[in-house]
Parts: sequence; structure tokens; C-alpha cells
Amino acid sequence: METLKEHGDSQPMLVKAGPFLHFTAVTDPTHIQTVFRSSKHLSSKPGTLFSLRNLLSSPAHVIPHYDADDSGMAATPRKGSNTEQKDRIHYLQASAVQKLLSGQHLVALSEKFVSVLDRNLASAVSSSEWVEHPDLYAFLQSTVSRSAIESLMGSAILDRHPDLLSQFWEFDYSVPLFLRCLPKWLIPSAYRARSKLLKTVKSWHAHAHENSDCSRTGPQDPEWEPYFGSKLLRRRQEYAIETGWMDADARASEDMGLMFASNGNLLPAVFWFVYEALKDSVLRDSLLREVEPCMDGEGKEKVDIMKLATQPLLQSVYAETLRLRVAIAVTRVSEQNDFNLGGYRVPKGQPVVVFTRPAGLNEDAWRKAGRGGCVKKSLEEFWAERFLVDSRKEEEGQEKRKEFSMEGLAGCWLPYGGGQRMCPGRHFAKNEMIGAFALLFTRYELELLPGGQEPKPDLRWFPIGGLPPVGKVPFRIRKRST
Ligand code: HEM
Repeated sequence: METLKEHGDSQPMLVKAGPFLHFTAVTDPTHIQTVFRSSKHLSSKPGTLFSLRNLLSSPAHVIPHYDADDSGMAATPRKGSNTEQKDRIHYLQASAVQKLLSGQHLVALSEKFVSVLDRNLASAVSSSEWVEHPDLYAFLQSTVSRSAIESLMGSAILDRHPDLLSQFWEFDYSVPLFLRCLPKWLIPSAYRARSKLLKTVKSWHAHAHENSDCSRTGPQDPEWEPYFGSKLLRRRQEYAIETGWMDADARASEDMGLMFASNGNLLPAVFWFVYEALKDSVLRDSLLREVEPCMDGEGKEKVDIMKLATQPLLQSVYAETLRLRVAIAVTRVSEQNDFNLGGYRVPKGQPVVVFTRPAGLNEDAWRKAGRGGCVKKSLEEFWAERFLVDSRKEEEGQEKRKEFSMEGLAGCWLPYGGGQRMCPGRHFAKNEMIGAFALLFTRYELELLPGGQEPKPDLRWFPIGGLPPVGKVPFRIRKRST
């Protein structure tokens, strides 16, 4: 990060990390946009293969199939590709997550998440008296993640494997070690944790196949059932089985990967969102004023999640949290030809790496993007209103309203990567973050306890994703009386 800052951002930088790994680091927003707009020419296949081998422990015999698929991610296969439709694994995966995490599926999933979280919070906090907890992050891991997993993957996995959450977080803790390719003899407990989680996922799949039909992915089929959970999980089994080469171990690795993708970044983000609201009562009250008109039902007890996620300040806090608390490196490779990066030649096969954090902290770039208003306060600090602008809609006799805007920030705000492979879970993640805030603070009162230290983001996770807090944040919670 320091090297990137010293180097400046206008030119791509060739980084030699050891004798074999050379990559081009890209920090200039225009270059970043060129990379993401070139999804047709740049692939993320080498990164996918690396994760399958080193993080997800996919069986060796399936890797050549992922490698051989040269048909691209678009619905129409690349010219010259002979990959059969059923083997177009990169397209099948991408199209399933893009379709089944958006539109009406997103609404169903988000509503499910809110209702499950509501239930889980109610059973975790049953008292109207203050109850003290030593660690806010652990509390959110056990309530929010449980709800995220149940809404996406069903309730059977949690019922049948009561220690699933601790298995998952143990694996998650070791992710930076696996990505550094440390061998088993050096980190035996990390390898044990991963094997245990893989075994659990495989056993959940077997049980779900006995009780549910994964081919029920049509428009009349249920959005959610307890065994596989959402339609997305059924669809992933369906096409994987149709390949004929994805066995039970390969499918377990894939869904362990999805469990990681859908929780590993989310939980740190939820933590920082909630923590900012706990630290600043004025901010918390302003956010709650935006929640109020989104409560439906007779007793105004039901959260309208889709409406909630369009409120300006809630969105601004969401975007600001991700800007500061996510540090990911997104990798692309030109497999066919050398790549022209705004006049710089990147040789074929050499990874191009986009670091999201420097772009989120680069004041010059934000000004050049026409968003000088966003950097009135230093990008190094949290500013809840950073993404608010004056509304363009004039309402007579009314004070100018604020609205949320990301205009111009395509090369600066990148927590979800970009281009064709941009995070397909981003809409759900947004609804989960904002929904978790709304439920926690409308149903309960929460206060920080004295004596806790200001948590710092854990840079052990740079540049892998969401930065969890270092240090425990003690707090107390009670049910609201009305
Ligand atoms: C705050 C939370 C999240 C952050 C910051 C985040 C970030 C990212 C990033 C940076 C990528 C790589 C994108 C690229 O290469 O351009 C990614 C990929 C992915 N994310 Fe997320 N993500 C989050 C939540 C989620 C959730 C909730 C889900 C699922 C429900 C999800 C599912 C995925 C999947 C399946 C991929 C792989 C897509 C592919 O390779 O085609 N993510 N995410």
C-alpha cells in the first residue's frame, strides 16, 4: 500500500514478487475503468484456478476442466471455442449468480434474510434488562451470519450441523494463510478446519439431495425451501451434476467458496456500519429517521427492505463503510494477446491487479471525477454524508433534499471489483447491511461499554477483502420497551 502511494497513481507499475510472479499493479482510475471495460479480452480464470487449488481444495481431477473452458462468460461462446455447452463452467456459474441474486430473487432472498435475522435476534436477546456482551463482532458473526447462511443455503445445514458457524469462522480465519500457499505441516490446524468444513458441506448436500429436487429451478418452483435454501443453491447443483465431471467433493468446494464469498466480506462490513452508529448518537438518530417510513404492517413492525435500501443516508453510510473497510486486489489476465492499457503494453499472460483501497483514498482522483464535494473531509476518515448531493428535483417551498449519488466514481469506489465479473452478491450484501442495522436499532437499544479500545481494521486481510476489527468491542443490549 505504501509503495503504491509513493509511486503515485498515474502509471501502471510492474511488480516483481519473487522470481516467477510478475504483475502489473493498476491504480489510476482511468486505467482501472479500461481494465473493467475490457472484460471481453481480460479473464479472471487464473485467479479462479488459484482459489480452487489453494483455498477451496478442489479435487485435482476437476481443475483441467475449468482450465479447458475457453468459451468465455457471455451467453454466446467465444469464437473458435469447442467447449460443450454443459462444460461452460465459467459462464454457467456467472449466469446463475447474476440471475438468481437479482430481480425478484433478490427481493425474496432479502425478505427471507430480514425475517430470519429478526427471529435470530429475538432468540439471542430475550431480555428487556441490559445484557452485557464482550465482543460485538462475535455477536454479529453468530446472529447475522446464521441468518445469511439460512436465507441462502437453507435451515437444514444449520439444524444438522450445530457447530457450522464455528467451523466456518475457523476456516475463514485461515484464509490469508491458504492464499499465501502455506503447506500443511506449517499450519496443520488450518488444514484440519478446512477438511472439517468441506465434510460438513458435502454431508449437507447429500441430505438435501435425499429430501429435495435440485432441478426445481423453474418460475413456479419455490424461491426457498429448507434443504438447499435459495434457488441459486439448487441451480448450482443442477448444472454441476449435468457436467458429469463435478463430483460431490468438487461441489462441496464450490459451495464452501460461496459461503466464504457471501460472509467473509459481509461481516466486517456489518460490524463497521453498526459500530459507527453506536459511536455517534446523532448519526444513529438520523439513520433511524430514514428507517421509520420503511416500516410496514399494522404495528409498523415489518421492514420494507427494498424501500429501506433506497434511503439516502443509509446508502451513504453503507458506501462509506465499504470504501474504508474493504481492501481487495482484483486480478485479470489477457489470455489471447498482449493488452493495451492506455498506451502501456501488458504482456499476454501477465496478471493485471487492481487494488481497491488506494483508489478509495485518492483525493486527486475523486476531484478529477467531478466529486470534489466528497473530499471536503479527508478520505482517510469516516464521513457518513460523503455520498450525499443536493437533490436535482425542486420541490416548491421545501428545503433542498439530499440524495445518494455514485456518479463519476466508477474508477474510485471499487469494493465489489468491476466489469463482467463484478461481485454478483452486491445488491444482497447492501440489503443485508442496511437491514441488519434497521432491525438491531429499531428492536433493541445498544450501547458501547466503557473500557473498550477503539478497534482498528485488521490489515492482515489486505488485500483479500473486508477488514475485520482487531480487538473486541464490549457492548450492552436490551429489547426496546415499545
Ligand atoms: C460487503 C460484502 C461483499 C463484498 C465487499 C464483495 C466483494 C467481492 C469482490 C471484490 C469480488 C470479485 C469481483 C471481481 O473480480 O471483479 C466478489 C466476487 C463474488 N462475490 Fe462478492 N462481495 C460481498 C458480498 C457477497 C455476497 C453477499 C455474495 C453472495 C450472496 C457474494 C458472492 C460473490 C460471488 C459468487 C463472487 C464470484 C463471482 C465470479 O467470480 O463470477 N458476494 N465479491
